[in-house]
Amino acid sequence: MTDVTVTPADARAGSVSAPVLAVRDLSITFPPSRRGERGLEVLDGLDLAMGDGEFVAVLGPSGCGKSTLLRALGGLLDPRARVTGEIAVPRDASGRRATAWMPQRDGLLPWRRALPNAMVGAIAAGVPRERALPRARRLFDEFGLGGFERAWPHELSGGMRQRLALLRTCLAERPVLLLDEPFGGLDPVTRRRMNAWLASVRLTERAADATALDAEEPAAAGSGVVLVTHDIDEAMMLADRIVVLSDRPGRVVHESRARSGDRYDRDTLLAALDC
Ligand SMILES: Nc1ncnc2c1ncn2[C@@H]1O[C@H](COP(=O)(O)OP(=O)(O)OP(=O)(O)O)[C@@H](O)[C@H]1O
Repeated sequence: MTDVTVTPADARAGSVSAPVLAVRDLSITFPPSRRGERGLEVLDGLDLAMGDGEFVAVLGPSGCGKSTLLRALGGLLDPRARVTGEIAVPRDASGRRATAWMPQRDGLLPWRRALPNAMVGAIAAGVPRERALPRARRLFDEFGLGGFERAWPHELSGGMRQRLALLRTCLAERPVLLLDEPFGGLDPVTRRRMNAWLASVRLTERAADATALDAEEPAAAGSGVVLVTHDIDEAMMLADRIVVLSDRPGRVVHESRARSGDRYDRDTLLAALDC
């Protein structure tokens, strides 16, 4: 696999002229678990690109390889996987991937209160405490968690826990956020509320903030969000662009872009999901 930093000259994939992140002809196969079995081909020749400031949703049926794609973007793929094709993600001045990954399960530490739990994201990413702490306090208010800084995780509702997990991801100050079904474990009503909230906090701007904050180590150009989901309404509510994957092995079967004032055509997306 070639893993390179994107430059505008690399722009090729899809309809994005100067992608911040690009995947080209990506195929991923997991090795057989027993002798005599064939390996599991999960992605097959997938192309994907994300423009600067874009929120891209990757929609597809269960098991088509969405999480595998996100892990590959974040450099978190099972090392036994056989990977061909190219993944180009932005990197900071020290060569680290400029991505932060939020898994479906919140992963909050039960023995830490909410604020120290959130700070784990910053500490793990090497963000200085004196910079992360004031930002954390500000984001607690913006994320509707003001006043809960000293709460234990078990004292928070499911929606609050997910917002805290997202806040922790934002504190890592990586300009590309990779979100894996962030509200997948919530009941439908709370999930819808969380989506409305997420649409209102303009997450792509939060990600861009991270680039600005990182100005001493000028990173990677560009920012954005990649969300994987199998919820068509979530994708339509949040994304600037929706990429639909086929059943496994996943490949792109459809792409729709929301232009200002326009809405997505739900029937077209449903038809693509049925392919
Ligand atoms: N480390 C691994 N080793 C072997 N197989 C794996 C590994 N990780 C994932 N798989 C398999 O790859 C396939 C795709 O998994 P993945 O989690 O990427 O799908 P998904 O589209 O995110 O599914 P869902 O929407 O249900 O979360 C599944 O069949 C899964 O069992």
